[in-house]
Amino acid sequence: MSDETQLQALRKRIDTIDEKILELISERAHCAQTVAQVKQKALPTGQAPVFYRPEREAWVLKHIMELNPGPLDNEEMARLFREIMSACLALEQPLQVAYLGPEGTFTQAAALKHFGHSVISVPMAAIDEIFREVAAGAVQFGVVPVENSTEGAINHTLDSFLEHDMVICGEVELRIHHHLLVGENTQTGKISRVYSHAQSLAQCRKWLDAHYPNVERVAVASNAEAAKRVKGEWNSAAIAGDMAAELYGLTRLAEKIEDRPDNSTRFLIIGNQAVPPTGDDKTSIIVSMRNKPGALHHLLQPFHSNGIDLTRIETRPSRSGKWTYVFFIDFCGHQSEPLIKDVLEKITDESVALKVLGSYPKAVL
Ligand SMILES: C=C(O[C@@H]1C=C(C(=O)O)C=C[C@H]1O)C(=O)O
Repeated sequence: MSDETQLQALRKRIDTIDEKILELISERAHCAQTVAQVKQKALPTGQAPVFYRPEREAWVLKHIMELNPGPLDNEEMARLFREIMSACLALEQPLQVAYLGPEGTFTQAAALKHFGHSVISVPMAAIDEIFREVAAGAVQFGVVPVENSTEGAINHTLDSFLEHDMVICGEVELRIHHHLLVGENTQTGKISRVYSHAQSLAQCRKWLDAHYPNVERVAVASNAEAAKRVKGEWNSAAIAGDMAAELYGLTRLAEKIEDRPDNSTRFLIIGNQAVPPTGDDKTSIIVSMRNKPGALHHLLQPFHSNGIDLTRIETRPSRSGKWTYVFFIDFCGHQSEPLIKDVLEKITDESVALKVLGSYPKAVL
């Protein structure tokens, strides 16, 4: 058989497979529509059903990864199913998700990674606004950055949790790659200013010291904003990611300039809906302690004695008194599990106040 005939035969096979995939995706979408009707029917009139089920979505993705026979790797396969589910859910209810804008930020990329591209993503100018939009019910969910592997906690987000009653419904992790971007009018030999978000400038500090030691570093509200500014200037560059580069049509003068190659940011999904357990969950709490010797030890002891895995602990000033602190703690387990309930009760006895921010499935992708 000639190469050309073999190619033709293979393409014919692919066409037949695509037709089958099309039929199956349509059948799946019909099922999702029926699920929506069942959810609606099960409730008394006037009560809004819960269409988005993060615990079920996490299960579907994990199941697919377990069954995946290759040659596509698990992440790639899960990403495809992520998009299929996103489109099916949009048939039930188009979700509105607020993120830290403008368009092209890493927070938008995180929102799309978590919910898929069929959601309506709504840019907000500040982290606090995301909390307010979700609290007001203007959008169903919000996506906020919470910690970066190079630079640590995002304090604005932690402080917003102190001020708003919000439920954490999920987490998503994103590998952060930064590029040095220039516009078509930039004279690359004469760059005297580089714009970016303060976090991104910090994540590329060593690279800037080595390559652009005398260039002014200007912190702006987001790296998408940085990209936007560069478009109209001839002597400046921006540090931003792929989405911003594409959105504003900028050229990459240098790629992946972050100081640490594993630079990642963790984002939280905030909403008003408690999430049932999946068996592989995390819980986030805020605790404020009496200022007495051994307070932190007493707080951590119940986790240790019950073998519970702490994944993060962060301290912030409580704002209700000078030199009093609150602890943000993330740990493995769901608040509905007896062991976790027990630990939370013990901590309540030791603390001034304890607030459970939510239990949610561990990030799958
Ligand atoms: C179909 C459902 O609704 C939504 C869509 C899902 C899907 O397409 O698999 C999964 C969970 C929900 O977010 C469901 O609850 O099962």
